[in-house]
Amino acid sequence: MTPPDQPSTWLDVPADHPFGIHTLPYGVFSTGADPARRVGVRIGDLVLDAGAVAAIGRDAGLVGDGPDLATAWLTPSLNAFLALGRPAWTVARQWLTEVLTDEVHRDGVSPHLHPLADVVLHLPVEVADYVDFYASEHHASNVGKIFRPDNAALPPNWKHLPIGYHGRSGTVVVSGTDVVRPTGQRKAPSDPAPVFGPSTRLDIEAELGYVVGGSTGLGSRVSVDEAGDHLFGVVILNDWSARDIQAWEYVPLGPFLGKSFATSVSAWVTPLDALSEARTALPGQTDPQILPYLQGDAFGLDIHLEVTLNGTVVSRPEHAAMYWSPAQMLAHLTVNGASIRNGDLFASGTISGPTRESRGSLLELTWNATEPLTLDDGTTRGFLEDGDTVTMTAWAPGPDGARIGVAEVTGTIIPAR
Ligand SMILES: O=C(O)/C=C/C(=O)CC(=O)CC(=O)O
Ligand SMILES: [Ca+2]
Ligand SMILES: [Mg+2]
Repeated sequence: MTPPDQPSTWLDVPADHPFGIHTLPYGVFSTGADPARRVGVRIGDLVLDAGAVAAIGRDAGLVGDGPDLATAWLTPSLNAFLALGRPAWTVARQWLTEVLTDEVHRDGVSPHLHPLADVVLHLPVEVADYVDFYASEHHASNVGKIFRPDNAALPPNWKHLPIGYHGRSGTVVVSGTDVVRPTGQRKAPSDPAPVFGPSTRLDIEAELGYVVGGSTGLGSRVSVDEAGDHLFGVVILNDWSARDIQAWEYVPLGPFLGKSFATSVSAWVTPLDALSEARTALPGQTDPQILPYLQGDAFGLDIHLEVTLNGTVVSRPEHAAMYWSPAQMLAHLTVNGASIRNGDLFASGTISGPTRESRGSLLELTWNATEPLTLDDGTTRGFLEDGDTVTMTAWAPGPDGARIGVAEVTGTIIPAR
């Protein structure tokens, strides 16, 4: 057998494939022959029916004291697996690595591999609670300058706590889902009264979403150092935003209908265990000093995103530049004793860097449509038009120069109803 730190799969997967043996993301799929939704693991351009393989050992009585992965995986979402918690996630990843690297498993596993092109991918998680943070200093400063030009770019609390708002979990959709242009109220400062109609300032926000498991009870907290026990993995998240609806409705309670109509996520969740090489220091939280409950092993993640609009690359945001880390966000989310549920999802907030090329929203890239973008087909954009397709991809450094993929999230705008 290959040494566990240098596994190589018996499958024919190129070494530079972003979904090679070091990634092993989890999703939910079905096939024409078997429409039951169940958990799959991506390897290269194949999908492993993980529960079907785990059931072979379970039904032969070979599971012993280990977690019953087959039962958790033969369900229509990742939630049952998320409920098993960190020790089971570790066992599962070791088991998957074993069955995909040791030749002895080839005959048993091969019948349960499906070409990616032949499966239907579904929302991987039944999203419990959804929170969106605001953790990029560059994004928060840019939006502050655009929306609140008479105030300081950052609000006074920004460097003391990771600001967030509760979003709408029921409208989180899987990559590939069309997005209907939202309708609502808007009122520009010069308008005498609000008007009603389809949004004319439809935007994107390039974010990472963090998927949570290992539920806790009311009154308990998750510290920064304990956060890794609950952070299962990451997706790319597009927080579609109607800037005109948002600008009129958000004072004083924050984003509401301008962001609740659709939030798109990757079909595959890349486990945190695949991102150990991507752990990095935070860019700096010394001025001001942060309170003790936000201190600890608050690792950043070096993940590189790319945003395309109708095939033209419009931005390359860098997650390593985020001021607040996911562990700090989870600590803050629970510091008041709020419980967490299996399937909770929280997002980084828009990932923007210091340069124009690394801004994660059109609002910033076009400075509220005053500096339109020119696409490769010669057309220009301030905000999104009907028929536009936005695709976000991401990767992180892995062992031995491998790339760890975070699966794409894509969506196309269709006209308002
Ligand atoms: O600054 C504001 O008023 C609004 C900010 C946002 O729209 C961003 C939001 O959803 C949080 C984020 O993505 O960073
Ligand atoms: Ca957002
Ligand atoms: Mg949203």
